Amino acid sequence: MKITDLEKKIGNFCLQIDHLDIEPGRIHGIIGPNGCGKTVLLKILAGIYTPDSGIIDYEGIGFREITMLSQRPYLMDASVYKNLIYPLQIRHIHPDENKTDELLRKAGLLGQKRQYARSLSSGERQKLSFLRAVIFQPKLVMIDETFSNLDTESETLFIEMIREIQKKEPITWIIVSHQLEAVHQLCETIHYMEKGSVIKNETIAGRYRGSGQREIEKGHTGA
Ligand SMILES: Nc1ncnc2c1ncn2[C@@H]1O[C@H](COP(=O)(O)OP(=O)(O)OP(=O)(O)O)[C@@H](O)[C@H]1O
Repeated sequence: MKITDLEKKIGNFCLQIDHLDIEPGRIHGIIGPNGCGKTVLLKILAGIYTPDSGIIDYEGIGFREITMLSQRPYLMDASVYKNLIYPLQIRHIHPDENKTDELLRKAGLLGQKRQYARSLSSGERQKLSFLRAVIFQPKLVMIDETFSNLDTESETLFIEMIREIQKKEPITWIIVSHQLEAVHQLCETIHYMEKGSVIKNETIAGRYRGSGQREIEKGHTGA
């Protein structure tokens, strides 16, 4: 995905990204201080906000193949299971209950399968929203601070699940997080933002493909 000359003004805030390359099939992290525009950028990429100007080339990814997890996940007033299979239902895909049970078991939610989603804790809600996001095999998943309420064990579990997905059939991930350790553990490219712009990109070359060597590209963004 290629972003060129993107601009969005909201009140006194201005997002201005001259150039950002989101290489497909990789795990990207976005790091930056509070209020620097990380969520605004994700919302633009998800089609929730319309930019004032700029070009976003999704390189073949359709809007129905994009999913965004927000800090406070929206869940339907229905059971955990119904929430989980909803993305499949709207795409007319019949859920394989063995597979869905396996996902719930991995996330420690199998015991709550028939409970109302509203009865879940905030961390459990985040886990359910993650499972629901990956169940329909999207091409782009954007995660906005979804790891913030997870305990260490759950965070590790999600890192492992993301790695497993990448090993089988790599998709593109954009992960916004203040959990710097998790971002550094997981991401292949890290984009640093400040005051509405991307100021630096850091790539760990071949992280899941061999060398693990770190390269820093400065000035690549034109910032
Ligand atoms: N709907 C809105 N109305 C007014 N201002 C907004 C709106 N959405 C975002 N902003 C402003 O845009 C700026 C960037 O917000 P954004 O949520 O993208 O920051 P962030 O980098 O995600 O921060 P954090 O790390 O705190 O989540 C902030 O100053 C925020 O107040």
